[in-house]
Amino acid sequence: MASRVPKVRFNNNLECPVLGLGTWKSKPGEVTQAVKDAIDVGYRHFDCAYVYGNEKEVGVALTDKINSGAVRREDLFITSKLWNTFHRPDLVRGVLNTTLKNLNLQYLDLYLIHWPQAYKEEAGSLFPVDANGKLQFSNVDFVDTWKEMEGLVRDGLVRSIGVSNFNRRQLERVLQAATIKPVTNQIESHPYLNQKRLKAFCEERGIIITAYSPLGSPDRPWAKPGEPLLLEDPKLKAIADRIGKSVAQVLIRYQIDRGTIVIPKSVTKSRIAANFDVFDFTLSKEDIALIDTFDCNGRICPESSAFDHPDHPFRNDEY
Ligand SMILES: NC(=O)C1=CN([C@@H]2O[C@H](COP(=O)(O)OP(=O)(O)OC[C@H]3O[C@@H](n4cnc5c(N)ncnc54)[C@H](OP(=O)(O)O)[C@@H]3O)[C@@H](O)[C@H]2O)C=CC1
Ligand SMILES: O=C1CO[C@H](CO)[C@@H](O)[C@@H]1O
Repeated sequence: MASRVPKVRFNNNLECPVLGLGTWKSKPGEVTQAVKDAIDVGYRHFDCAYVYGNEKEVGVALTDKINSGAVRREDLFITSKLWNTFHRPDLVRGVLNTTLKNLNLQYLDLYLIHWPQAYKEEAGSLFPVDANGKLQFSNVDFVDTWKEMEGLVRDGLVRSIGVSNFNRRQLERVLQAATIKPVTNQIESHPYLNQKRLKAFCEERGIIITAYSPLGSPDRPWAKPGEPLLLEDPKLKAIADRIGKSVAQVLIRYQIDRGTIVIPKSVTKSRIAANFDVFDFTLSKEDIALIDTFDCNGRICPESSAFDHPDHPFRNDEY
């Protein structure tokens, strides 16, 4: 079954659909149907992670759709991410194999280092804490992790590799050491945090941005009552009304029209379809420039429990 989703070309010449389905917080009991619904309306790109705890249930949907002939494996683009407790080079391959087994795949299209900072390994927890509840860190250097990621490409286990939540300085270190360049840096991006400088830095080096939490992640577990809701922003609503689209569609199109990949999450059939229905319009240059002015350094995914880790990406550097 053909899909009308456009693709971008990575620096390794492989292609990636510009719009994918996010799966963080998608409950195991909901995500199988969500992925099937998404494939039915044309999604081919799925953003997963070991830490999301639902890769098996995503895999059930992928297997079902491949076996029924609705889609071929080679038409899908599947991303997963190496969690922070597995940065030590000798642990990378094992956890990738678990992800592949969970997703029931022979290879991933893209594997990302989820965060630059490493957490204590082999503590039996993805967020290992001491007796006082303090997150336990590891000092594995992400450059050593990157070297191991390169081996996964050479061995055909993953087609492309990239990073997530890396700042400019951290990317520079990876680029200096890399024999395989990251294809993408997956970072939080939406009108309240448009990441203009990091985006320009990455693009100058052939690294495409993937925008996470593009709708403002209203279901993030740490959301507090009274915090501004991007999806209800009156200025965005005015633009959406003027062009006859929803705010969510404007937020998704904002990313695509700036040349980024975008991965909105939903488990609701009608929203999964509506979020994909964005290929019959574009935003004008003027509207993009106007939305750019809404930036207010409004980060919503700070991973704050690791803030005192020396490799935490948002503690010292401007971008
Ligand atoms: N690399 C990283 O560190 C991170 C990666 N990510 C990735 O990015 C994805 C997207 O980000 P995420 O933080 O989940 O948040 P999003 O910005 O995608 O927002 C998801 C929320 O918006 C709701 N929603 C979806 N579509 C609509 C719509 N059309 N109208 C109204 N509400 C809507 C969803 O509800 P419902 O599901 O109930 O329909 C859900 O509550 C993640 O799922 C994950 O894959 C996210 C954070 C960090
Ligand atoms: O992808 C993500 C979603 O949630 C995780 C748990 O806090 C984050 O660390 C991560 O950025």
